[in-house]
Amino acid sequence: MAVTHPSPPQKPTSVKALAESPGFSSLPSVYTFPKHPNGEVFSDTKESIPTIDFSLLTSSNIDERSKTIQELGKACKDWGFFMVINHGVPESMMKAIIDACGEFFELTEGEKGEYEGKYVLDPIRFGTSFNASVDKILCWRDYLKIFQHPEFHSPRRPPAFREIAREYSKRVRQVAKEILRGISESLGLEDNYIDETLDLQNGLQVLVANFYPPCPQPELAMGLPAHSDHGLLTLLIQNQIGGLQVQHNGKWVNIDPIPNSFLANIGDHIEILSNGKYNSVLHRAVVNNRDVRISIAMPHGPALDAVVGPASKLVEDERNPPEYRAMKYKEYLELQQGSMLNGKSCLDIVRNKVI
Ligand SMILES: O=C(O)CCC(=O)C(=O)O
Ligand SMILES: [Fe+2]
Repeated sequence: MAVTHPSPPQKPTSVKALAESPGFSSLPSVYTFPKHPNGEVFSDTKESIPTIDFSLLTSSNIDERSKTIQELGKACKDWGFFMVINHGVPESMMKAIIDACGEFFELTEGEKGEYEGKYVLDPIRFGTSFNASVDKILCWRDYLKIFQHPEFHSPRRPPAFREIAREYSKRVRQVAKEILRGISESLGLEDNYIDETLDLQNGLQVLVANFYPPCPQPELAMGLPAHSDHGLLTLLIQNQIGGLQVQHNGKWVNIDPIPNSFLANIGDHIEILSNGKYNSVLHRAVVNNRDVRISIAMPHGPALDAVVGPASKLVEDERNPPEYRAMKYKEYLELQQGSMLNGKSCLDIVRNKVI
């Protein structure tokens, strides 16, 4: 009987499959980024990102809470990134979701391929690079993106994924909601301003699992190139393998993983809402040649139908004209996720031109 062999795929379906292919030892040119991260400017001082104690943010002691809100405002202004400690999400739950995502990436290429999404708003999407259909240079990264809210979705495998993700997302959403309440207050707005104006009851929450296998030439590749996040607030955990770099005062800073904490960063929609008082921050993920790195980023955004512009209270007088025009979050998301990742360029679409 004649055996037909399927022709080999043009592009590998995942960097994991590529990295594990027999004899694989040098990086294909399509993964070579022109800018070598070590060739760029790194911060020489041992700067460390701010830490926010979540238990103080939610404290019934008014002084403690208002001091923490001030610290939060300063962290958003100076860094756009901060660590969150004492958040109450059990460490075992954080480990369980990282393990469950790791198990998902261990499924066969065929099983994962079932979730190969075409449209950026598909509720479950497995893929490689950032947007492999338009990326000219591919990122050394596989991903799984799952919408968790307002509607919960989960892949069928691994079997435990659904319950772990449901519980984890719910807990993280509560943490995000409290931080956004604090950010609202720190901007001089009502504490429920963001919640109500952007309809967070129906807010978008996505679980973005990033898988970076060991790379034979890590200095040539990039896990995720410099970008800002589209939403309001992202909360990230990782498997204790470093790789995240954040831009601070024009220089790159390596962020070391700290166990049992969230790494939080504000996204483009806080920049828009705050009329540029707080800026979303460039960050990127570099890769290494030893260990698999897994990170789970959870962006929290407005409701997809919410139209977001600067808060009216922050653009009241002519000294503070609106720097951004209002746009539906869904439209912004389609634009950002459907293009090549290019720094903060998506914000230019809504930025009012200085005349
Ligand atoms: O892997 C990381 O540390 C960064 C991930 C990230 O920036 C993202 O998913 O938006
Ligand atoms: Fe990001």
